[in-house]
Amino acid sequence: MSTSENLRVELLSRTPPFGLRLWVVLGISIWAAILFVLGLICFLLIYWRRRGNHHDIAEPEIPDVTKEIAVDEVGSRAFVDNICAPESHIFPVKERDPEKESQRMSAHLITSKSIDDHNLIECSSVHQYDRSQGLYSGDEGSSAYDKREYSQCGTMSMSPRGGLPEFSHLGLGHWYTLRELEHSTNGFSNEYIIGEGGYGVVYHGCLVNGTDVAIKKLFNNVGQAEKEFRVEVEAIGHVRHKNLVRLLGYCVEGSHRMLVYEYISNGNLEQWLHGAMRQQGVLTWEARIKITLGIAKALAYLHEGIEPKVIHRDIKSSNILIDEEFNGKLSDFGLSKLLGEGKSHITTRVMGTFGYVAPEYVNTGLLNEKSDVYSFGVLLLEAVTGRDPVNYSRPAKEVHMVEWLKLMVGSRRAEEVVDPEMEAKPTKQALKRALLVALKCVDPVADRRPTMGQAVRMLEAEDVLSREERRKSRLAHVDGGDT
Ligand SMILES: Nc1ncnc2c1ncn2[C@@H]1O[C@H](COP(=O)(O)OP(=O)(O)OP(=O)(O)O)[C@@H](O)[C@H]1O
Repeated sequence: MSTSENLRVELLSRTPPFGLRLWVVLGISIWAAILFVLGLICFLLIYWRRRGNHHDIAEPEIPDVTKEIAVDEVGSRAFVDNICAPESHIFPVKERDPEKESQRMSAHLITSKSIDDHNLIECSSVHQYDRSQGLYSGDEGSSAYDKREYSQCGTMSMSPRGGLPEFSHLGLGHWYTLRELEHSTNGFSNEYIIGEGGYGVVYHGCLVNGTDVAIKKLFNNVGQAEKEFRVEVEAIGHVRHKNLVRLLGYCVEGSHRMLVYEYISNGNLEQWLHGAMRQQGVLTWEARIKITLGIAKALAYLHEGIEPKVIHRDIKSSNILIDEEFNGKLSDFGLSKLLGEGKSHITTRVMGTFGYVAPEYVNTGLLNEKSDVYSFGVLLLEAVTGRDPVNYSRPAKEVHMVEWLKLMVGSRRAEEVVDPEMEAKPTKQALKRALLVALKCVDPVADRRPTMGQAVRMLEAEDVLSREERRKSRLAHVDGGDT
């Protein structure tokens, strides 16, 4: 018999245990192997995609945002010790509109505390402030807000953490119903609106158990697949730090996507430095350092304390909320990832905000934690100077705060940069330390910037220093001597 005939006979022979012919068994085996390989490839692809989406990623990214980049300008030369270099700066186009922001603030009571004792604001009185009308409770025609309901919630929020719902620990995440949140905001009535940002409208809600919450009602068109949304939100919910605004839970119903946060009752840094909260007093140096140091710690935690690390991407003063003890609390962390890049109006958000964004991000599209460090440096300078990062109403040399500051420090006029509103000026040493940290953070070369952990240590040294100085000056005062 020829070989081919042998093969034919073999293929036609029956095999145990089912008595199938060999060629049938071979066919089935080949198909099964093909299907298995395809299945494995699909599984790996899905797995990698999910892992990639899970958090804000640590590796440098190249977002598709180049079309949104506009204005460019050449930075000027200046130096402080060894931290200055000429550099070109290009900024994206997302600009803050303070007028619009203040219009959005709506009837909302805030009880200020007498905080002089803590040396945190330079003047204060106990009163209730109605943001929509710029009135205090002592003023005529206070607020249209339902005070009875608010005061119930307000009381809860004052108690240290007492009002937070026990079930809100994420891990499982607390899923609020639409009904529950509607009820807490009187049907999302305008009177409960605190403000509006790039992600959506923020409401002040009061849950049935009396807990104050801030509800971020995301714009519908950024609605994600339900499951994906839950996974992302729960990942954000796991991240906990004293200086991060706590995410209590979420609501996903139909096209609705909402995030429920702890309510932070003392405004945000932007309002204290440039907006409505200025009427309550001027933040002291100590308060400014306390707030910014807290934010530095939160960022060090996001960058160095968790895995995978989280890059905030939008550090700015309106994202720094302030509690009754003047702790700074960073909000919106993890949101840029949650809401996804590549969706048209989100792309501006991915880029951060005008004046805070690191030059290399705009130049190269690369983003890593050093971009957050840059924005933090801008924030610190904003706190020291009380100036907006970019203000076109100032003389040309002063429009961009960072460049102006480098010029001032380079020409030994550092003391003139301090917020003129602050009556009690910082000591020379405290000022020098804060400026040094800030200028290191805004170094045009990303690699030369400190990590956030290093920035914290440098600022903490400043904190210890100023406490020691205060102690010395108290002793000198008591002794009447010059220690
Ligand atoms: N947890 C919260 N407690 C109290 N107020 C909050 C809370 N979260 C946000 N707000 C306030 O709601 C308003 C809108 O905040 P949101 O973060 O949406 O916008 P933004 O910071 O102004 O802009 P962007 O979305 O570009 O960051 C701000 O006045 C902010 O201080």
